[in-house]
Amino acid sequence: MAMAMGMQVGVGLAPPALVQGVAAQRGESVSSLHFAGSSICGRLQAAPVAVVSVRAERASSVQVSCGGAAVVDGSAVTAARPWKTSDCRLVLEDGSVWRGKSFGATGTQVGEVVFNTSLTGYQEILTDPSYAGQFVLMTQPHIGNTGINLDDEESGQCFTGALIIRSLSNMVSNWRSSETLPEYLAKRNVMGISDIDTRAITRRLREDGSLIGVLTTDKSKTDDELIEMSKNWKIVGKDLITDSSCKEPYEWKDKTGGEWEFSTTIPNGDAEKFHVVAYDFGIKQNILRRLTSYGCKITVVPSTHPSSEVLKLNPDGVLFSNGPGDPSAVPYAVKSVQDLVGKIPVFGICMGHQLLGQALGGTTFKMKFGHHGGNHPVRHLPTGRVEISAQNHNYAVDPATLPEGVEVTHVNLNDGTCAGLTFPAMKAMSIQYHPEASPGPHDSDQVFFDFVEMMKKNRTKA
Ligand SMILES: NC(=O)CC[C@H](N)C(=O)O
Repeated sequence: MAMAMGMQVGVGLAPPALVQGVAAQRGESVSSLHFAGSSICGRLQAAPVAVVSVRAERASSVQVSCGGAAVVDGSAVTAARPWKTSDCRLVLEDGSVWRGKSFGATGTQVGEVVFNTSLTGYQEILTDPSYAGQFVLMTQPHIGNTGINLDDEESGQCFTGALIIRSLSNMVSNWRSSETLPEYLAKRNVMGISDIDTRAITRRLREDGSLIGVLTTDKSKTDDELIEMSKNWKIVGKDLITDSSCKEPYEWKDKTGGEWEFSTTIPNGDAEKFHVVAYDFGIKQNILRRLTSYGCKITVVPSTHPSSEVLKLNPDGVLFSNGPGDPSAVPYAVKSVQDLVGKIPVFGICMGHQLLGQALGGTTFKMKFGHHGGNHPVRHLPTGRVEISAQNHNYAVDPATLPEGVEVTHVNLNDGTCAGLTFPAMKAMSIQYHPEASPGPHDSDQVFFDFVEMMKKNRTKA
């Protein structure tokens, strides 16, 4: 349904009312009418002034938008102007220039452009610290329709460098929404560009690999200057985790909220508690919520926290979190993993998995365009079970470089890359993707249970 096109009338569930919307745009057409949970889609003839009158059984509110000039209960409200022409450029290091419309913040930003195939969850993506230094292009063409709510943030800020989309929704419709995507991005100083050919850019990224891009609303800069700027910026070799990590240790206590809990293997309230120290390399909060739901008491520590201090806490296990950028650029983090592995059960997620791979003597490499989305099939080799997983990474561990005793547990079925490891002798396990989802499917939640089982087994032995 083309919600952003033409004139739309939406009627919510409510007592009887006569709903009247007036739209005055020559050439606009009514594309859909919704009321009492059903919708009538049709095309009314364009007229200089269109008057829509709906007698709804249970309606009290109406939103009428005419190509972006919104009228609510007859009074005009501000909305994006569809007639705004392009005022923003995305310039890629391959020399291509893409013109579109800006939303959110204005200015000039540089970052690595990656495409994400998730259908929903733009807010979790924007606040995932693993995206620091990157521009996220959403392949789902229609973005912004569920607005923004404060519960779905994965960290305290937006880390994504910029958001690249095909079509920005003119209307927000979600019971939890408290503001629109453009308002939110403007406040968080994140640039967005819409109305560009995201399919063409995605094909280019798939063929040529991830590209550095510059996004600007600054008219004074020439295309050539921007191309030069993109060519001179590098993401490889940069430590991006130091700025994404917390600065001081803290305790985490929140579980997944009761109404959202989906697992059937969650222990009851009397279950044994396990103390986990979580290294924050840019941690997503849903990892902490899932571990807490599984009965863990968590101390989160900064990326530079000395491993000797972690050992003094005598935890049951250590988590190495996800995080942005190149794992080879943070040797100090690899060293912390090395110090701890073999001494206590450890679990690495995404960046944590790559750091574990390096700590065990393996190497990591940069993939052509990485994995970013909520639809990546992964096979769990010991059982043959296939999980649809949420992924977000540009680097991978080369399993051929790992020492004897390390087993590959999970494989990405799209390209055969290593998606999970275990080293039973060292009480170590890791996953290249995001078992906490947010956004994405919950198929891989089992690994949190497996980590708890590993800690339980180790406690019994001790
Ligand atoms: N999600 C993550 O932890 C990302 C890991 C790493 N920064 C990569 O891009 O591969």
